[in-house]
Amino acid sequence: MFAVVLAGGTGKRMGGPVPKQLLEVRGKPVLGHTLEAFEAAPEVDRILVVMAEGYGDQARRIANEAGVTKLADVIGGGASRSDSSLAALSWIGSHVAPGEDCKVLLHDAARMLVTGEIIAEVAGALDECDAVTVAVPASDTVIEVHGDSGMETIAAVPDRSRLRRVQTPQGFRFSVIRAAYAAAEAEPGFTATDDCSVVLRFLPQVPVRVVPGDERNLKVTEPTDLAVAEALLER
Ligand SMILES: Nc1ccn([C@@H]2O[C@H](COP(=O)(O)OP(=O)(O)OP(=O)(O)O)[C@@H](O)[C@H]2O)c(=O)n1
Ligand SMILES: C[C@](O)(CO)[C@H](O)COP(=O)(O)O
Repeated sequence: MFAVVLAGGTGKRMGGPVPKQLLEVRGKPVLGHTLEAFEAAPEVDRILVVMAEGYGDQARRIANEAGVTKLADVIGGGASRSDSSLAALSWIGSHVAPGEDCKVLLHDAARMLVTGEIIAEVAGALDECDAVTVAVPASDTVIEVHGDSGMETIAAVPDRSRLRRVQTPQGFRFSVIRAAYAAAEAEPGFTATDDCSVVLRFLPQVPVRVVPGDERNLKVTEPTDLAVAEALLER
């Protein structure tokens, strides 16, 4: 099983001079925390890091300092998260034997508090299905809006009991996620904010399993999230 750690973003919402995956939380970079989780997971054989352009050497150094022994490679990311996923899938495709399949986990480097239990849950589900996501129940009421920013009005209030907030890792049989992305490439303009959406859209016959996530598995996105991650680590 490959674990792909997506660290190709530049952290616009976080701000600051370096990508957020390089910021330190309790003395260790966000990326280092994330890599440690996958290094410790017995289900994961190899780890592929997709890093923001120009920071590859730093990613290797962080992996080294985190004691990562499973590092397969550090490759450059793309313009969007999906482009970075695609780069990882191309790399894996050129490193597995023709006709061979494997399992792939795609994970946000920014979810630095991912637990061994979550990784095991996703890996276990992949024994029974070809695509799986982690999600937690929505605790707020979620609305869909229409209209322009500042003049928005509510278009719909979906039934909250059926709403979930998606986390990563998302797990796939490699042949399935590769086929989904190949189809997506043929449709210019298609965008997705996660990888399961690509399967849902282009391989609708493939059920995407949902397994429980954890509120602690937050995505470090805004400066406040760093403080929350720090507080959670202190516990
Ligand atoms: N081109 C991109 C964009 C994002 N990511 C990764 O996908 C994860 C989730 O993305 P996000 O939280 O949006 O990170 P950024 O793109 O860095 O943040 P922002 O959207 O605020 O610029 C992050 O670990 C990020 O590094 C990536 O690999 N390649
Ligand atoms: C994949 C994801 O973490 C699921 O919640 C999320 O969609 C990533 O979004 P981002 O805008 O790339 O942070």
